[in-house]
Amino acid sequence: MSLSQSGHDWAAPVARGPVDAVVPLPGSKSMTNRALILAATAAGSSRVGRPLASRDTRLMAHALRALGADVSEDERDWLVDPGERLRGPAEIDVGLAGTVMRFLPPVAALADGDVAIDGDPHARRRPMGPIIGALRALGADIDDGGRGALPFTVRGRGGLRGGTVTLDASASSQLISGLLLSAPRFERGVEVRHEGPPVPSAPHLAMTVAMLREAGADVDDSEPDVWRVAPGELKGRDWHIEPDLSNAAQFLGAALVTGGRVTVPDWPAETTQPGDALRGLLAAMGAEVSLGADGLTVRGGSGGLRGLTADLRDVGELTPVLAALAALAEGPSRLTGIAHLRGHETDRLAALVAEINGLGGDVRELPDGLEIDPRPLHGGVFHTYDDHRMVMAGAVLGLAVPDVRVENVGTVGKTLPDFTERWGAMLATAG
Ligand SMILES: O=C(O)C1=C[C@@H](OP(=O)(O)O)[C@@H](O)[C@H](O)C1
Ligand SMILES: C=C(OP(=O)(O)O)C(=O)O
Repeated sequence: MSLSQSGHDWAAPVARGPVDAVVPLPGSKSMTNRALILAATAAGSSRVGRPLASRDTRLMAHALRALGADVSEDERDWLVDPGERLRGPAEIDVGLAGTVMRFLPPVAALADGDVAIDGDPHARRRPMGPIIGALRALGADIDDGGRGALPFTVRGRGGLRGGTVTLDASASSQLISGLLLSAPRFERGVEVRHEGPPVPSAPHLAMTVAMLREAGADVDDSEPDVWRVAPGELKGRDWHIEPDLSNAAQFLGAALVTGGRVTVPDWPAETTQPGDALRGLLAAMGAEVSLGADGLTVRGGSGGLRGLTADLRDVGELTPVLAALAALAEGPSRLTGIAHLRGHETDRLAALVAEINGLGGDVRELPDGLEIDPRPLHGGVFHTYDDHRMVMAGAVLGLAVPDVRVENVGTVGKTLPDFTERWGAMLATAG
């Protein structure tokens, strides 16, 4: 089955007035793919409740099936039976999914047989060297042709020794999460030590630790930049997947751009998702934000749309949409702490500079971020570089700028397959 993406250009609709919408969102990509890994390596079967069904999560389900797990879908939930043992040989397609390319290789090392792993063309350029090196240090046999990148073959031997390993995870928190998620199955568990510039995406590491603990793992994260996971059996369990709060960014942002109101129901009161930071970030951009029984409601403030100065290291995946909002704001913005975005689906700093400036904007690349001065924008093609969040950024610009054409809109299916329908439904409330 091919889960590759292709798509057509999409005329991003201009908002005819203030939106006034309730926008329910599907499950979190990050939680779904963690739950799938933990379920496939557990001792019993699990139910993943209200998962995200998108390219990234289906790629994970396919990969785990290829290693011998049974992943089936009922109407609302996914059911995972780990099967007798993890087995190769297998060929795994990671697409462009960071969570699959970093979380799956440690599972492959537990399988008995060769597991060949590859992905989309750009996946071969995403940082993988530190996790390949770490897995080798923990006892894995990996043939990567000396590239330190995809494609490579994990020559699984049915188990992994584990132990202590030091790596530089400043390029991606997923390099650590991947090692931790499978570590209960390593003979000696793992002690992962980070050395280097700060690890980005701290909430995603907290999510990894929290979900491991929920599955019954013994995890010690009390020392900065050190994570210890003891060997032990994981429980099969029912996972409840929260709505994807990062995917709320563009919908909530539309309330700000149009001076309207958007509510995302089922917003968790407490969460490890980085998208929760939208509450503070959108408030800093002028929104009125309230969290209540109905969900999270964002209203475009009477003060308009303000520029944003923020360190986004912890919440880097919010950058494309925040940059689009910043390009429409009344004052300048400075977004920092996000050098690692150069290793995301595309070099997001370069892509945002090229595409917003292509519409007449003034965005400048910093060593670790972006400076954005609002300018009057005009229509044109907004290229998306196989990056779902570039589609979302283009849609936000299109709310206020006529004739923005978002190229290859289908690439948004990485995390939100029915994005254009949801966007249209929200805009239908704008009169
Ligand atoms: O672990 C995860 O689920 C993720 C971690 C982050 O990766 P980086 O640390 O590479 O930014 C984030 O950007 C990505 O969308 C999802
Ligand atoms: C960086 C992202 O994805 P990935 O999981 O592929 O790293 C993202 O969703 O913004």
